[in-house]
Amino acid sequence: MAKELDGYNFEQRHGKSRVRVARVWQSKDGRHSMVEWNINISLLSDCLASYVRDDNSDIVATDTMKNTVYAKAKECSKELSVEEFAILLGKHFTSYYPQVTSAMVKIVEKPWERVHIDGQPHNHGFKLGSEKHTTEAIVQKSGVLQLTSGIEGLALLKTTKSGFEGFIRDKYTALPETRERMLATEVTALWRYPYESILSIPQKPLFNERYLDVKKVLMDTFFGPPKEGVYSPSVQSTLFHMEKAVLSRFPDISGIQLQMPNIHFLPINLSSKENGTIVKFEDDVYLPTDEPHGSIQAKLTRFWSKM
Ligand SMILES: O=c1[nH]c(=O)c2[nH]c(=O)[nH]c2[nH]1
Repeated sequence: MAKELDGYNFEQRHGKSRVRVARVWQSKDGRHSMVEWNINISLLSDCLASYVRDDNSDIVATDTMKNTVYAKAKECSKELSVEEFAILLGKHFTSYYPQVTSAMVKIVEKPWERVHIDGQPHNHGFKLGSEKHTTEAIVQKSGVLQLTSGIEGLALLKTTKSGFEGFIRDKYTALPETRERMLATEVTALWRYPYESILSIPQKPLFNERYLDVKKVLMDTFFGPPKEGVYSPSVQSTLFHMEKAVLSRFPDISGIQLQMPNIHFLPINLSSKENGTIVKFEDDVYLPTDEPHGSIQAKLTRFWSKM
């Protein structure tokens, strides 16, 4: 939304970042559920005067945005997903303020999971898991919607059934070809839902279920069956199969993007002049590293998708 200003193009937006909120719901039978969210709000709004004429009369204060998060969390009497809350906030900002034309709301959910004690789900006890459920809703005043969800920090590793062969060899190449290596990554996934308007969101959206389904399909494809696994000829190939599995399984996902760093575990071979071989690598002792790492990413979308 660039505006011409003094012979230049000018674009602006403002919002509040890292608004943290936790919400607890208590049911009559004494069972509590809870979420913890980290929220980023960014508004496209007509407040040019604040930039050029020192006139703040059209500004929604970012402090007000923060308070709105707490007020809306309070109003949510039933447990809801990050997607639903992001859409709810986006709808609010674009419908409540004439100046606001578009709202971008990103949420990262902290992975609190109910604990089990003696095999029983605890009524009010939670522990922190690892990977995070994310979302981004972009809501326009007209009701036009762009909705993506994602996973952050899904760390996966397999100790075999991975190799890398046949790549370009030149005078700088030192990497040996192999059909036996460790494969480790930390998946960041982002997928797009096909709903193009807030009116087309299903009555009972199952975003949390879909998040778990997508995670399962990604992991099943990465690892293969429990006994024999599945051979990965490259991170690239595995990534592509993971994306394709998600799109073929879920018609309500229009595109998916994966980022999969190749986190290297280096073979350890040690020898010295006086002792000869100290440690000979036999697919057993590795040096775990986190940098440098390979970085592989790709996006797979249906032909009609706008992702
Ligand atoms: O799966 C891989 N893909 C690469 O592109 C690559 N490059 C590299 O050095 N090792 C690997 N492994």
